[in-house]
Amino acid sequence: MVAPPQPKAFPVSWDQFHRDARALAWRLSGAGPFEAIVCITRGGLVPAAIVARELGTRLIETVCVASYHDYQNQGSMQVLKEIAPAVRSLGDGRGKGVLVIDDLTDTGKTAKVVREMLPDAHFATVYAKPAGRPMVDTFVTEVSQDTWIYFPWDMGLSYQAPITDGHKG
Ligand SMILES: O=P(O)(O)OC[C@H]1O[C@H](OP(=O)(O)OP(=O)(O)O)[C@H](O)[C@@H]1O
Ligand code: HPA
Ligand SMILES: [Mg+2]
Repeated sequence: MVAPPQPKAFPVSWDQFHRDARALAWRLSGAGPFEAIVCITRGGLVPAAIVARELGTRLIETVCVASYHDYQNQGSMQVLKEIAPAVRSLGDGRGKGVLVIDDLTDTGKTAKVVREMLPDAHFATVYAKPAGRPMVDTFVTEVSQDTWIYFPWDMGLSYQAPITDGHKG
C-alpha cells in the first residue's frame, strides 16, 4: 500500500547538515572511544565522513541497506552488503567499541536490522523521528513522524514563486 505523502517538510542545507553532524560528533566524543565506524549506506556516508574527521577514526566500514525504493514509501528491507568479518569481530564480536552511523531513523526498521548484526554497538543518527528514536543511542534533532526530511544531496536550487502570487485574484 502506498502511504499518503508526509504533510510537513524539513529541508536541510549542506551548511546545516554539516553543523548538525558536527554536533553529533561532539555528543559522541564522550561516548567512545570507538575502534571503527560502520556507516549505513547511502545516507550514513555523509555524516560518517564528518564524524570520522572529528573523532579521528580511520577504520570505516559500510553496511548497505535499502528499503525506500520509492519516494516516501518503505518497501522490503534489502541488505545488499554485510559488514566485513574483520569489523564484525571487533571487541566482543557483538560490536562493542563500534560506532554505527546513519543520517536518520524514521520507523527504526533499518537500525533494527543492523542492531541484530552488532547488538553492542553504539548507534547514532543526525535526525530521529519518534518511532525510530528507541533504536538509537545518540541523535541531534527530533522531528515529528509526519515530517519528511529533505537532505541536501536530494535537492537543488529552484525558482520560488513570490508569496503574494497566492493572493492574486
Ligand atoms: O528508520 P527507517 O524507516 O528504516 O528509515 C531510515 C532509513 O531510510 C533511509 O535510507 P534508504 O533506505 O532510503 O536508503 P538510502 O540511504 O540509500 O537513501 C535513511 O537513509 C535511513 O537509512
Ligand atoms: O524523512 C526522510 N527523509 C529522507 N529519507 C528518509 N528515509 C526515511 N525517512 C526519510
Ligand atoms: Mg539509508
